[in-house]
Amino acid sequence: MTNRVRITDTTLRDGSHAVRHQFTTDQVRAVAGALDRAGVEVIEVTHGDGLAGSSFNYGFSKVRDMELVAAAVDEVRRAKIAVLLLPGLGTVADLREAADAGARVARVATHCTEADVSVQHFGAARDLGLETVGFLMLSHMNSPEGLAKQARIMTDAGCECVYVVDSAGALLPSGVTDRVTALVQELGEDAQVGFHGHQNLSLGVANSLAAQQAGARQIDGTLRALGAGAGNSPTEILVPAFDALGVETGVDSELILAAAEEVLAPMVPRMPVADRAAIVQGRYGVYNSFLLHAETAAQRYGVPAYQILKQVGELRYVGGQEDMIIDVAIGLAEKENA
Ligand SMILES: CC[C@H](O)CC(=O)C(=O)O
Ligand SMILES: [Mn+2]
Repeated sequence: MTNRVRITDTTLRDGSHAVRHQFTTDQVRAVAGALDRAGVEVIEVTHGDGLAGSSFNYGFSKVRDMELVAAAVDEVRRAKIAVLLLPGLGTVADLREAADAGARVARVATHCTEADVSVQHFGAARDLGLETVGFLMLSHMNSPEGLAKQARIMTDAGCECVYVVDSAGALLPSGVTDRVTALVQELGEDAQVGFHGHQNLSLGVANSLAAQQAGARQIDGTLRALGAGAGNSPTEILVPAFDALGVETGVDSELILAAAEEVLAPMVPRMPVADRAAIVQGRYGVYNSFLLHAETAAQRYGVPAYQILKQVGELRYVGGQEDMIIDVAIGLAEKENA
């Protein structure tokens, strides 16, 4: 087992959900600069829902993706800037524009049973000279064996590292171990395995350590856990936790603590918390990006967000089905008023 993991910080992408996609260029410069100085190797920057996520359905960004990407590229000296793409929302043309703006890593995300929709995007990313990462979202909804088959599809399409993505913060350490182990066995030397955790059950860091022990080589985090739902594994905790385990990250503990405390914290009015709605998401396996959609529907239809999310979990809705949250809220409101 190698004693090193690469940390990818996604404060400026997953964290974008928590600020309703309102990051400014100056904020992106400040965060990217601080992460780069701390030694974080990869920094992801885009709308929370990836390239071209800025839309009526997902919420409009304050600043265009490409301007934010270019600002981050300009600010960093060592780090690679990554972009996320959800096929169907972002296109190959968006990837090309991101590469022109200086992005060096393309992360392509699909639901955990739908890897085949990523094939052309991995091919295009490789043709553009980008490093490639695949995201199998809501990984708790597929078995270790099923997930490994999906990882094989991404790898054969040109993906260099496939992530087990705990989009609902629903996995326990044993579930992470089983899934990462299955992917490592399936992919061997063909691709690395990564892990992206969320904090709904307060297990983001513990799950990341379990992933590394099972053979994951890339781990995601965000400063102060800024991210969808209950937030992500905090980068400034991952670094000292891996250090305590004897695993190198190449990130300076003091500088990453300063980035979280002095740079990120003062710019964010509302940090994600594991409140009732977010914990329900973890327990019922609900996509974290649904939280703000459920809160908006809750206000509009006068029903609690956690009840909407619980039903969404029971119905097993997945990313892309945001509009159905409204149907659930209307149904609950009708029941209450009957
Ligand atoms: C919109 C993409 C999604 O939020 C990716 C991710 O971070 C996750 O599934 O947790
Ligand atoms: Mn996430």
